[in-house]
Amino acid sequence: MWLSVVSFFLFYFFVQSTKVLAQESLSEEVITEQLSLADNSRLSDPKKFKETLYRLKKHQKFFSKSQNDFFQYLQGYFFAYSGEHVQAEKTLTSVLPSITDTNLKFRINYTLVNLYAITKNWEEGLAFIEKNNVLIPTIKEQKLIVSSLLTVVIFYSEMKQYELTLEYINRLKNYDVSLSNQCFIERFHAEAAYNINQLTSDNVTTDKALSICIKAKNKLGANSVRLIQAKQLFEANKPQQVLDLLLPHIEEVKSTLFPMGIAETHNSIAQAYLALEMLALAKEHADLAKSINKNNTGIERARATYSLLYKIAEHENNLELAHTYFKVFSELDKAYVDEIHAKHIAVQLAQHKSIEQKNRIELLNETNALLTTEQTLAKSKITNIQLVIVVLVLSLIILSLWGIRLYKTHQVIKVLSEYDELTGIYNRRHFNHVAKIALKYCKSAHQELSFVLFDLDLFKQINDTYGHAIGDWALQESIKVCQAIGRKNDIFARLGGEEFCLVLPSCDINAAMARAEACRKAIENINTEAVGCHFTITASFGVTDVIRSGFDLQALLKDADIATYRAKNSGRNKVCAFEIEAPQE
Ligand SMILES: Nc1nc2c(ncn2[C@@H]2O[C@H](COP(=O)(O)OP(=O)(O)OP(=O)(O)O)[C@@H](O)[C@H]2O)c(=O)[nH]1
Repeated sequence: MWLSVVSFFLFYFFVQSTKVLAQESLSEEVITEQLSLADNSRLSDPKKFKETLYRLKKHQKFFSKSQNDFFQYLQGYFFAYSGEHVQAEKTLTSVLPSITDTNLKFRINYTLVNLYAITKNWEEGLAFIEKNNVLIPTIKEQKLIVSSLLTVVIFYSEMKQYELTLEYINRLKNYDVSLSNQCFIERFHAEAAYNINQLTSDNVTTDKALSICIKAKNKLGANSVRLIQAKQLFEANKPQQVLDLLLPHIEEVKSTLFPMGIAETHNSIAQAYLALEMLALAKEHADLAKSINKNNTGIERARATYSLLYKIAEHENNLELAHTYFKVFSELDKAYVDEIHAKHIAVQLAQHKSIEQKNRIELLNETNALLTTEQTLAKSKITNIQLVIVVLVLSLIILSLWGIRLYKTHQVIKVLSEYDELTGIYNRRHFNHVAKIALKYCKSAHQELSFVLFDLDLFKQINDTYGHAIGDWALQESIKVCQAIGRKNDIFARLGGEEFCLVLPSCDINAAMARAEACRKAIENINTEAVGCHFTITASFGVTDVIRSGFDLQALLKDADIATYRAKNSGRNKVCAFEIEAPQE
């Protein structure tokens, strides 16, 4: 949920303890003492931490190897804290290979996990989590283990891997943690449980988290928990209660100076006012969120703000403004979906790597066994050539089997990175690739090509009323019925959320309109009784072709999107063609 929380966590780490030396000395003991004081002042007094580092640097040539390693760690940490991410990564990774002190290695690893969460380098972060998992049994200091596990909790929460977040929260239960850390743990627990639908409506989990955070005087943590409670209240259709929950704390939230938390609070308040049709107040809070979002509060938050802004403008009948906001929203929505895919693919790749490593170890074990057999044969002077041939053939078979296994694993990864997991059609990334190939081919072969873009109508209501599982079923069913009336060589992709695109090579606008109309009817006729519900699924379609929009992928998508928006605006469940505006006389 909050990229922000990572930076806050980092900040929190920097806010505890100590005094810095008044005098400078070159003796080994004093250097060790200064290093340890710098380490302690990291959290309580960043300014002194910086000064001590600066002073120590002047004496670097007198450092022993282990003192120098520790100094490098502190410097890397300082770069990370100051936002110099590239320098931080360079410093920390360059010192790692030569370190023999396991505790220090462990600390550097989880500092890197933290850094990779901030820089969204998911693959590297996962690799370092794995490294620390291997080291944990050798670490005696519980404090270090707690810090590492907390970092992983935040990392997985950022990746939206909520089951893994909960797994690490459970591991933390074996350790003594401070009240402030308890607030972190309970807040992430509530968030993960909410996201995998494990929060009960009796508020036990969120109330517990809230009271711990209040006790720990952690305003940021308390506000995060209230935002989760607000989401639950929205789901129960209680916007007035959302206002009652959030408005009394708005000044407290602002006093945290934490842009992400403030923007998200304004979003929730604006959403509540919108639901109560109090448009002026909704607009005031959405505009506040919009201005705070300029501080780079993340795609997810900005996307929510623009979704609110276009809906407010729509309610105010200001269609031109609604359209402008909708365009920004749809761009952010696409970026958001891409971000989710990137996280998803990083997890898949990490799993793939661990399978591959396991395969390699198995092969080595098998090859070792064969070599031992060969040696035994030589020692006992059994020179039976047939046996050697058998051994060689066996090696070949094992190598081939391993090759096949590796090939299959690669195939699985290929499918995962090209297809949308839920609907089985192309994902946006792969769509861009194949659509460009189709456009190139049709252009050189002077063939027509049409784009049909469609977006399920009021899909949020379906989710809100019948739950996410039925929402997923509706998405899958809609794709199934459209595929049933399609041709084999049409390109069909999920562009994000409930937005889909059909690319129809060799199809003119009339054929594409007919195809869109057939899909529209097929979706409308889906029988929802099959899943024990009673509602109608509809979608709005926008169609364009290369004659109207040219052979440029972005232009085709943009024009089809404009036509879809027109279909939405003219009452939904419609098919509209993109119309080129007549030149002004
Ligand atoms: N169940 C489910 N919901 C999804 C998925 N992807 C996106 N959504 C939801 O789709 C909804 C889209 O809602 P909105 O963008 O408000 O659009 P809408 O409700 O369809 O309204 P209109 O566009 O005006 O027809 C959001 O609530 C998303 O959470 C998914 O994979 N599964």
